[in-house]
Parts: sequence; C-alpha cells; structure tokens
Amino acid sequence: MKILVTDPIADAGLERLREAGYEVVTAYDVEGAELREEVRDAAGLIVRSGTEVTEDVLAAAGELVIVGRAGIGVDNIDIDAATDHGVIVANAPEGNVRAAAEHTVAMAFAVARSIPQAHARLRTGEWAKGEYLGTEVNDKTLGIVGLGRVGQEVARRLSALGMDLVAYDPYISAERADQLGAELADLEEVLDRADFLTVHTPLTPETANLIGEEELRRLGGGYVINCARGGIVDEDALAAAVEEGVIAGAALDVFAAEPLSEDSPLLDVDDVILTPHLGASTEAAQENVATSIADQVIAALNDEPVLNALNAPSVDKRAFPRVRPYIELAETAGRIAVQLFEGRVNAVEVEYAGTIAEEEVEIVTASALKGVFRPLELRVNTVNAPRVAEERGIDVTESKTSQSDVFQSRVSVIVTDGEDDIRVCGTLFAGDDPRIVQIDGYRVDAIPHGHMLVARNYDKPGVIGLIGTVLGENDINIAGMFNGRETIGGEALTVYSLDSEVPDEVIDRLEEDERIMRAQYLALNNHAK
Ligand SMILES: NC(=O)c1ccc[n+]([C@@H]2O[C@H](COP(=O)([O-])OP(=O)(O)OC[C@H]3O[C@@H](n4cnc5c(N)ncnc54)[C@H](O)[C@@H]3O)[C@@H](O)[C@H]2O)c1
Ligand SMILES: O=C(O)[C@H](O)COP(=O)(O)O
Repeated sequence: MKILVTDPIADAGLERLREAGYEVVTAYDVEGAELREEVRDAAGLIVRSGTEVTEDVLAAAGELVIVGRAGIGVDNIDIDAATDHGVIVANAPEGNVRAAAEHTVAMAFAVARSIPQAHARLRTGEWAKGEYLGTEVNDKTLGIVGLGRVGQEVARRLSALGMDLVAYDPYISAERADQLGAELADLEEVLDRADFLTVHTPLTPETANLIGEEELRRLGGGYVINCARGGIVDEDALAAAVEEGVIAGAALDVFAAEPLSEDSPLLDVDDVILTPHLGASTEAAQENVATSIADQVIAALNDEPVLNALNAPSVDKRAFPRVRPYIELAETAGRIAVQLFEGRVNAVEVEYAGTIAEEEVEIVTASALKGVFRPLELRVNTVNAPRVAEERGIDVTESKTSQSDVFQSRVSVIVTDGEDDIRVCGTLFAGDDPRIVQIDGYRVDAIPHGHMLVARNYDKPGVIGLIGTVLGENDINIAGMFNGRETIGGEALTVYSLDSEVPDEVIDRLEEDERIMRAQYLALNNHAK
C-alpha cells in the first residue's frame, strides 16, 4: 500500500512506515493536477502546513483511508470534505507544543530587545549601541488569547520570567487558568491590560481577524506576537499600527498567505520581526510529530483506533440505526445551548430519558460535545471527546433514566458554569422526526436545523407581530414559530425556525423594542451559514 508524503517530515516517521511494510512516496511541493494524480492510489497521505488538502484532492483519492497531519494546525485540510469521503483526518497535537512555546518566548524577547535589527546593523559594520532601548518582560502583563496546549506552555514559561498573566479563552475553565496563575477575562480587558499580546488559537471563522485595527488601538503601546496562524491578526492593520506607533512592535511566525509575499507591508516596518513559520522546526518536535503520525496512519490502515482522529466516530454497527437520528439532534442541542449560554462552560451534561437510555449512546454524547465545542477548529468524536473536555477542565457527565415525561425518548444537553445553566432538550416525533422541545425550561417545538431566532421577551400584545413584521420587512421567511411563556404577561421565550439567516441589524432593530430583552440568531448546521 502506498503512503504519499507531500511535506517534509523527519526520517524517523518515514522509516517507521517502511518498517511496517508500506511503500512510502515523497513528493514535496506537489499541487493541483500533479497532487491529484499522486494521491489517486494512496492509502495514506501525510502533510504539514504546506499542502492544501481540498475537496478536489480528496475526490481524486479513491483509495485514501487517512490524512495524517504531522503537526497541529489542520486549517489546510478540508475536514468536512474528508468526512464526506469517509477519510479519517488525524493530527499530532502534542509533539511540537514545546517548540512552538519556546519560539513564542524567543519572539517576545527578540521584538522587545530589537535583536534581529541590532544584529543586522552589526553585520553592516554599525555599532548602534545607543539606538536600542529595550523593554523587559519582567513585571509586565502578558495577554494570552487561546489558553490551549501552546498557550499554557507559553504561560508557564513567561510567568516564570516574571510576567503577570491575563487570558481570553471562552473554552477553558477558570480552575485550569488558576492553576497556571492566569486570570481569565474578556478580550477587551485582555487588550486593556496587556503589555505583550500573544495569540494561540486555531484559525477559524471566529478567530479570523480577531485582532484588527480596533483591537490594536485598544492594546495601545504593547507588542503583538503571533506564532499560531496567519490571519488571526489582520496583517495590514498590524503593519499600519506599528508604523504609526500605535503599538510598539510585532513578531510574527505565521502569515495569512505562505510563503509571505515580497509585497507584504509587514516587510517594510522596522519594528516588525518575522520568521518563516519556524515554530515547530526543532529536531525533537519534528521527530515527535513524524513518528506520532506514522503510528496513526499504520493504526488506521490496520483498522485500529486512531488516537488523534478528528472526524472518526466509533459505533456499534448493529445499534447504529436506532441511535443514528439522535446524533444530529444532540449536536444541535449542544450548539443551541452553548450559543445561548452567557457564562464560561465548565461542565456539560447529556441526559438520556426513556427508550434511548437503553442504547449505547457514546456517539450521541460525543455529538452533543461536538455541538458545544463547535466554535473550535477541533472536531470532537468518541475517540477524542473526553480528552478535549479534560484538557479544558470541562466535566462531562452522561446520565440515563428509563423515565421520560410526555416523550418516549428525550435527549437533553445542559451546559453550566457551576452557577447558571442552559438546558436544551430534543426528541423524535413519530420515531424519526427530530425536534427541539425545550429551551431553558420553556416548552418549544423547533426544527433542529437551518436558521433559528430565539427571543426572550415579555408576553405582551404585539410582540410576536412586531418580530414577524421586522423579519418580513427584511425578507426573512418564517418556517415555524413557538411561543413558550411562564405566566400570562410574564417572561416568554419565542423560537422561530427561519429560511435564512438574521443579520445583526435586524437583531439590533428587535432589541430596540423594550418588550424584547434579548434576541439571538443561531446557525444550526453547516448548511445554515
Ligand atoms: N508556528 C508554529 O509552527 C506552530 C506550532 C504549533 C502550533 N501552532 C498553532 O498554534 C495554535 C494553538 O495550538 P494548540 O496546540 O495550543 O491548540 P489547542 O487547540 O490546544 O488550543 C487552542 C485554544 O484556543 C482556544 N480558542 C478557540 N477559539 C477561540 C476564540 N475564538 N477565542 C479565544 N480562544 C479560542 C481554544 O479553546 C483552545 O484552548 C494553532 O493555531 C496551531 O496550529 C503553530
Ligand atoms: O500547526 C502546526 O503544527 C505548526 O504550525 C507547524 O506547522 P509545520 O508543520 O508546517 O511547520
């Protein structure tokens, strides 16, 4: 069987594959038609960040079982398309974490002490001693955006060097942050307080341009470091902010388009220092990720569990037909719950009542977690769900009771921060017609896909008419509506199933009415937004 390797990985990984009896074909820098031709008969494809694994590539790969990413970031791999083609995607999320953290620390020092600039001057014969007055990290505040594996390692290192830590990460528990000596805060507060800002999130629709012109102004005077992914920090805005002295300097290892174009404005600004995506480039890291991914490719081809599979649910084939309809329902319930919840999630409970409680529901729980973790790049499945939650300090419980209320079966997803919670319940009408039947204690009846508007309002005459009119004026068709209320005239929760998304201006318009406390648009599945 052929394993195609399209980005350089350490020999130790290639050797492991050969020893296991595979034909290893290295074809670095191939793309387009050439890549599609090479991958046609490959059972495994191993990449780093240099290869775009697109729908086209996956469609051409008739024999492909697994795409292995020798590293962390999978933004160059179309995971949805891989899932559609039944191809496992796995990464090596641990092997280069320390290398990335060390590079981040190096970049912090380099930019704060102008090391590359001073070195360059010295090489041209200039002794520019009087021109560089640096900044110490000691006693400064480090703002960390994304307190995952790399963020946590950076936190440990820079805390040991005398920095105070403040972090923004909606998916990490306060306890875990406490253990690191980091205070959790919202992004605005992190920007207000940080002297150095370092980002360690994946690149997702939510994090793209997370740090733009406004955020840089808010940071004011500090340094920005990005050793995570290009595109999280707006490059044009960053170059302008450093040029204009809005911030003191920036250090980047990753870029929106790689290799970095010679025309990039970043190259023209003195206090911006750049490295060509070297965060993972240490001998130890490369050996770690190469052997880890080789082991996983071998496991997949032997039909064994793949440790860091990002899209591979494992199921009992015989029970699967009975469980299957609950999978998407639970994901949607999780997705609704997390979008409506305003706190920081530190526990998720998935509760099964009635006949579904008799089934093996691991995949349904994993699916609920997938919904809750939806904003993360990482796909959660039965293989990785407990670990993802554990790493974030989030407790996951699964409870079962044979008793169900009016429904034969009910699946509830509850997200909580220990004080407040949101519970979203779903059921199947007539055995296979999924519905959301309860949100935050209110009885509702909503289709669990497409577009949803949830309004919290007072049960006063005219409110429903107003919402209908505003949606109508904006050409948003209502497919269904349910008004759940506590008491006549009291608080109510109104749920609209819609045919299209609701722009922010429409939400603002609804919230202008004093009878509407909150209106939220929720995109419920991939096809919805
Ligand atoms: N420069 C390099 O060579 C290099 C090396 C290793 C990793 N990386 C990159 O570093 C990044 C972090 O890697 P990791 O292993 O720590 O990933 P991780 O998944 O362990 O951590 C990412 C963290 O970001 C948080 N997050 C997600 N969306 C967020 C949002 N909108 N706002 C705030 N926080 C959010 C998550 O909750 C998580 O805690 C990735 O982009 C990875 O590709 C780069
Ligand atoms: O996400 C990663 O693992 C790093 O960005 C390293 O990418 P690379 O393997 O292309 O160097």
